[in-house]
Amino acid sequence: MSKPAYKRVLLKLSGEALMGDDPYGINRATIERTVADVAEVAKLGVELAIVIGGGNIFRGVAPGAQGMDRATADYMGMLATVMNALALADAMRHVGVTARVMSAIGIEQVVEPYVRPKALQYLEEGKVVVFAAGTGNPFFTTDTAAALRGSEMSAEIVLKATKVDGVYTADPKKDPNATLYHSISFDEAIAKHLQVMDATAFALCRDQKLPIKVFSITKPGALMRVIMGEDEGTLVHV
Ligand SMILES: Nc1ncnc2c1ncn2[C@@H]1O[C@H](COP(=O)(O)OP(=O)(O)O)[C@@H](O)[C@H]1O
Ligand SMILES: O=c1ccn([C@@H]2O[C@H](COP(=O)(O)OP(=O)(O)O)[C@@H](O)[C@H]2O)c(=O)[nH]1
Repeated sequence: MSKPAYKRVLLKLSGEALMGDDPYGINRATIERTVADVAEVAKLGVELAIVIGGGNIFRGVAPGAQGMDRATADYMGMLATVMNALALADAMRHVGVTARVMSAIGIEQVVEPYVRPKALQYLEEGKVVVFAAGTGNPFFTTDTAAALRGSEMSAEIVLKATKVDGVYTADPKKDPNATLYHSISFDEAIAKHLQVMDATAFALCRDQKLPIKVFSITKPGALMRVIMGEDEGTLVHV
């Protein structure tokens, strides 16, 4: 059997990966499907760090957050990622994968704080580390947290699992004529203002020479194909 293309990866899962077709929240069948894919990769021996988003929960409270101070709303968003992280780690436990949740904001009674050497130790022990609360700062995104933690963990690549199957010339949800890139440089993605990831995340990965692979979270087998180094999604490179 062929070997995985990577030893250590940072997987960015959007909150969407837990939501399914529901308007918001966590959908049982969807989280189980996502976790089954993740477990398959972990069982191959690939060291797996995960940054989880919070959009699925935040969407549910967003109407109430209207007119709210931006930083306060962002802290709510970060807390949403903590809930997702707990759900994700628990679902992994059900399929025999040991996961540890680490939070970027102090919430010790619930999850342990992010401590870089400890996270590295967990990875070396074969545990999946789920990074919660993004970067711990308002005005950032979980994509930027993925770039940051990916750099800190010396991951070989950031895998962005999202709603679309790669980076397009324009937002494929708005422009039916948009075409898919097989690969694209960071400079081009930033210059063309491609919105699939925010510019802060792109710039950090570019500076750290940390490539990103953008692929679909809903396409069956896509994560495994990416892990095996097969042709899937879009590579964003230096
Ligand atoms: N050039 C582009 N290529 C691909 N997707 C794009 C592009 N521009 C905008 N998008 C949109 O970006 C979305 C992914 O970004 P985002 O909403 O931040 O995802 P996530 O919630 O997975 O972090 C896609 O659903 C897509 O509609
Ligand atoms: O470092 C961070 C990461 C996230 N957030 C907040 O948390 C929300 C949820 O994260 P994101 O939108 O990136 O989740 P996703 O779209 O991937 O589900 C964001 O809207 C922000 O309000 C933040 O303030 N700082």
